[in-house]
Amino acid sequence: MRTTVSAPTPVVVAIDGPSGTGKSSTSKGVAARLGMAYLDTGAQYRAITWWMLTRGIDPADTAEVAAAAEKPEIVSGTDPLAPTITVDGTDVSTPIRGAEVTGAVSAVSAVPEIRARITGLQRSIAAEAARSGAGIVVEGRDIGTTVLPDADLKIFLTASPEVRAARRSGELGGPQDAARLAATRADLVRRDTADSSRTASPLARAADAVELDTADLTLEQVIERVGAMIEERRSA
Ligand SMILES: Nc1ncnc2c1ncn2[C@@H]1O[C@H](COP(=O)(O)OP(=O)(O)OP(=O)(O)O)[C@@H](O)[C@H]1O
Ligand SMILES: Nc1ccn([C@H]2C[C@H](O)[C@@H](COP(=O)(O)O)O2)c(=O)n1
Repeated sequence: MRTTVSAPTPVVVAIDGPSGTGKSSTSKGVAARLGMAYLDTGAQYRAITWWMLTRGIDPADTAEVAAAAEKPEIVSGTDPLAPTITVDGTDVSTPIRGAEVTGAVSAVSAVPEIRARITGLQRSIAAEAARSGAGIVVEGRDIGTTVLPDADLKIFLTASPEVRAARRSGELGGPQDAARLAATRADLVRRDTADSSRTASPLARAADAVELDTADLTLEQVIERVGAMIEERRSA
């Protein structure tokens, strides 16, 4: 007797939320567990910001940033166990996490021409993952509202600035004194305010997104809850 194992129904998942809510950790964990692709859209915006900075382009010069929007070649690897990001063939996974890029990325990502270019990349990657595999988990700020409005499942992660700052501060390492925590919190709030108040595709919760406060949940609990929601969509 032959038994055929059918491929899982491809599911496209959008996970949005402010900085430090656990989008990347949750998305990678769920995608790896369910055999899905993973896309870190923040890394794409960080990568194009890195390119601008290394070319001496002022992130505040929106005209020059816009004029260069199509220039860098940005390639994302979607393996949740080993995601990659290259700019013109160079692995930039480390420099894009630095303070200079973190301080400039909100300004660059507010430029409409930058968003149009990166959104096109994101949609192509998601479409390919839906066509050829089990689907994809795409995490960012505007995935459920703008990039993939027809996603099969939309989730918006939240947590208080205090919780998010403690997590980010813990991630950055070093002494966890009150001053450092306050500085980390201030930087998160600065970036979230910029990301949610910009005109072009701001950070926002889609009306049909499931909101999940992660403050009192472990990462494993969040992964389990999100995974269960995806399994429901697969069997629907
Ligand atoms: N539910 C949780 N409980 C405790 N720690 C968590 C939880 N979720 C994530 N973390 C930790 O918080 C830190 C930030 O998580 P992560 O990078 O996934 O957040 P993010 O929303 O993607 O942030 P950003 O948008 O700035 O990239 C990491 O050290 C991660 O391990
Ligand atoms: N879909 C997205 C993802 C990210 N951004 C911008 C805004 C963020 O502050 C920045 C870095 O993202 P992170 O690495 O912290 O997830 O990139 C955006 O505008 N849209």
